[in-house]
Amino acid sequence: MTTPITLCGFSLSNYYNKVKFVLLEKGIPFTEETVMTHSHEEAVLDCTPLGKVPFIRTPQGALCESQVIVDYLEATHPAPDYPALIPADPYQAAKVRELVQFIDLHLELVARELYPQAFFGGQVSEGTQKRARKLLTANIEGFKRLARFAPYVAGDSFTMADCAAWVSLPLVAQASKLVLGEDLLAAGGVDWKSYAKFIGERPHAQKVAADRKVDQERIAALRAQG
Ligand SMILES: N[C@@H](CCC(=O)N[C@@H](CS)C(=O)NCC(=O)O)C(=O)O
Repeated sequence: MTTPITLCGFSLSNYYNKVKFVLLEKGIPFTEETVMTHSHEEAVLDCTPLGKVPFIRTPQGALCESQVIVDYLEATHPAPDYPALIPADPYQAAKVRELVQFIDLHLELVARELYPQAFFGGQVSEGTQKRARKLLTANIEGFKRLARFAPYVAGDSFTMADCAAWVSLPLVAQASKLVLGEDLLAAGGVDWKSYAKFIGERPHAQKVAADRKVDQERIAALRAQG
């Protein structure tokens, strides 16, 4: 099934890039529409009630939440016509989704508490830092029990879990390093740099990274203008 998909958000967002990476890897045609967060426009809130990105527009309506979108794309664009980003076996498929949920919920969402200070020039309280350090340290240990890195995060095949891991693990590492003074992923024994480099060699990862760089430079130029 070929559906015209519009991906809405912006390319500095890791969750936007997770969905974009999936679209590119599956070879699904799509267009991009820049939508910023914290919108109060009714038309945006109708698509993404919390104003978060990404969301997509489909012929049937909008969808938000990156993993819901990824699962929709997988269901509407199945193998053999499109590359499968999840095993056919239900248990193995659930194991891949388990890993995605772990990355999104137990690593990225916890590290996100540190982003205001790590990336946006703000401050986070000592209490928040302490809580993030404690949770991340424990959750990274848990992640290591699930992740395979053999060589892909879920095992010997490229899956949607790589799309989640590749966009978010570097942020977890950078935010902890910048705010807590220690890259907790590396300290926990996760060689995320080698993994990010390996996945980053894929042409579609390079496209995602190049588009992100353009946006980063555009925003830096705007800031420099004051
Ligand atoms: N669970 C959501 C998270 C999306 C998310 O947090 N997006 C960020 C940008 S990377 C955002 O919109 N932040 C603005 C906000 O939280 O209000 C998903 O998987 O799509």
